[in-house]
Amino acid sequence: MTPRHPSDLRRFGYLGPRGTFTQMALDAWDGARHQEQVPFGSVDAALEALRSAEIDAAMVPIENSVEGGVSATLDALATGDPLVVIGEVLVPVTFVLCARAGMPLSSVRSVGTHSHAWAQVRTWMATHLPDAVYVPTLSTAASAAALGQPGDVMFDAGVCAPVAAANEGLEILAEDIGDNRSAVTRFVLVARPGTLPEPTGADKTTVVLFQRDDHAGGLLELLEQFAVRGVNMTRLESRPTGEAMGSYCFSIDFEGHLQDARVGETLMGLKRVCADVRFLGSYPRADGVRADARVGTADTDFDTARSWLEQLRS
Ligand SMILES: O=C(O)C(=O)Cc1ccccc1
Repeated sequence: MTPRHPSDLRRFGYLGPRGTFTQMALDAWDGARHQEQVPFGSVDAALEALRSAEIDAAMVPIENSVEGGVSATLDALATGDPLVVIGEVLVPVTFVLCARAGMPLSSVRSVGTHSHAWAQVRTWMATHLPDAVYVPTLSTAASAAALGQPGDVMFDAGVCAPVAAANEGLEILAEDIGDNRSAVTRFVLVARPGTLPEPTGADKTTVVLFQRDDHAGGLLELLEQFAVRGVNMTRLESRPTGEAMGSYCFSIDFEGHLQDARVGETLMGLKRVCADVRFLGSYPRADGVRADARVGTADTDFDTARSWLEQLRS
């Protein structure tokens, strides 16, 4: 049975292993407390398990305040069987450099971590380990887990959350090595369609837009749909569709809920001018910021205009 309400969710998947920033996001999600938590090796694996109903929801990283969008998540949500975002969590990220006991900083020749973490410690690395080779891992905690197991590892040190290093009993070679102390990562809780959180007045909606054809002003035509209805966008990214060189879709977050009149009107406008509009959910904003409806764009303004038109037609 497909869960209908966010509180019906029982099995929560996440980008693991334990100790990832994604697990911290799941721990911060009230509805996941005391429920089953299942780690997956990659975002794709977690979302596939969700599609095949092995789990009820999956927490995955989507965006970082320093490094931008997480392509693996954006692409997995833009294609394949539909999924919807039902919530978001913001997690401040702090990185440590850790290694097995007895490895001094001066002997570190290679460092394993998630690509988003590597991008956020670049300046520290350039200063303290300028010759270190980067080895990508599927998550930050995966680098700590590899170092925590006996046997050969592809790298001398890992970059992860302090808790991941502690879980594996690793030594900390350097603390707080992020280039930007106020870096925040945004995670989304994803479910199968059929689960739609109630509007709260402080909501966001996510869509992916596929253009009908490539023409001058094509992107402007999409953006106008938001502008004329007073809908504020909070993220806009172009992603290659993979079909041909230069073929892009647009992944967009904007303020408001599917049930808000101005959001409904915007979606109808987009449906008219796009080849395809993929609705990826409406959900409460993690920061609780309420959207200010510009003059003429409140639900009542749309209702009044519709009744006026109906009256003219009758
Ligand atoms: O690898 C992790 O711990 C994750 O949860 C993904 C990630 C990586 C780097 C910054 C934020 C999230």
